[in-house]
Amino acid sequence: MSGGPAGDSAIVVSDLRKSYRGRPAVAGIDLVIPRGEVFSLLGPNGAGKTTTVEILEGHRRRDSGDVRVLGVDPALGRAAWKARIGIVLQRSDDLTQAGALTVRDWARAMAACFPNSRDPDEVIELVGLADRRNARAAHLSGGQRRRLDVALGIIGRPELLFLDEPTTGFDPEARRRFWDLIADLARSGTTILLTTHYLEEAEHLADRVAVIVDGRIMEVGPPQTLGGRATAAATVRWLSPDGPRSVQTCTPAALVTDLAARFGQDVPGLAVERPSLEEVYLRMIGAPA
Ligand SMILES: Nc1ncnc2c1ncn2[C@@H]1O[C@H](COP(=O)(O)OP(=O)(O)OP(=O)(O)O)[C@@H](O)[C@H]1O
Repeated sequence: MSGGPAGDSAIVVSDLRKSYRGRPAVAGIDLVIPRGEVFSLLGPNGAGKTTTVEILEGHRRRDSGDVRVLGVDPALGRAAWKARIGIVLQRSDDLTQAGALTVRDWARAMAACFPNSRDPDEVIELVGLADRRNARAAHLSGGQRRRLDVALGIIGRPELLFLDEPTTGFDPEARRRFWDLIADLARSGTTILLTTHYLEEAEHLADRVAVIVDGRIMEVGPPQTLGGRATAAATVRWLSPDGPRSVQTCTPAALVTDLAARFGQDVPGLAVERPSLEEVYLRMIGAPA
């Protein structure tokens, strides 16, 4: 999923700053996201994620810093640039809630706005709304409405897709389905900037994540290695004849080899655990353990 030469970036941000009434919300962010990458912004409420994303989408003015999205300054982006971008906003208490338009009406109307759009019925099917295609958008459940938001965001075949907390309100099956859809889009070359509070979602989907706290990036890296996860001390657990045992070690492979020799067969109840993404994330944002 990741890749692209340095000169082929979807997003380049340098020293981005934005304050509200003198209070910094974004306090100097640098970011380079290559084309084709799935990149996730993580951070507590009020960290500055939405402000950053809305500046990148061209929906909010920045105070200072350089920003290029698909090679264009979003503050100056015209219709042709906007047509290359898909947006699923965090809140959608919006247009689709008014009037009598159905799911299919919305999909068709949105498809007509783009030069190379997807087939509306195919997209409705993709997001799992086929059996609700004739329902009024205003009558959908919260999770179904979110799926419609996603459908409208991808219908124009965007090169770059912004997803701000896309799976809020999804049931587990719908979330898995959505993850498959995102993985497919990424495989076909779509760059995706995902904001989420679900760490499992970021771990499943993102090539890299950035943790933002107080408008600053604390760390950027693959979710598997963030916060030194991959090399942190591991906890090895197993069932000994005397009961459950657990040992913390920096060399778990040696301990497992030793255990295997001792048991002379499969080690019962064997598990090797490194810190989870949630654990390193909570440490990074300074949350109490
Ligand atoms: N329009 C606005 N006017 C004044 N302050 C704002 C405005 N929008 C955001 N803020 C403030 O800027 C800070 C960053 O907000 P932002 O919405 O970017 O955070 P976030 O990381 O997206 O949070 P969440 O996870 O809750 O969506 C917060 O302190 C917020 O109160």
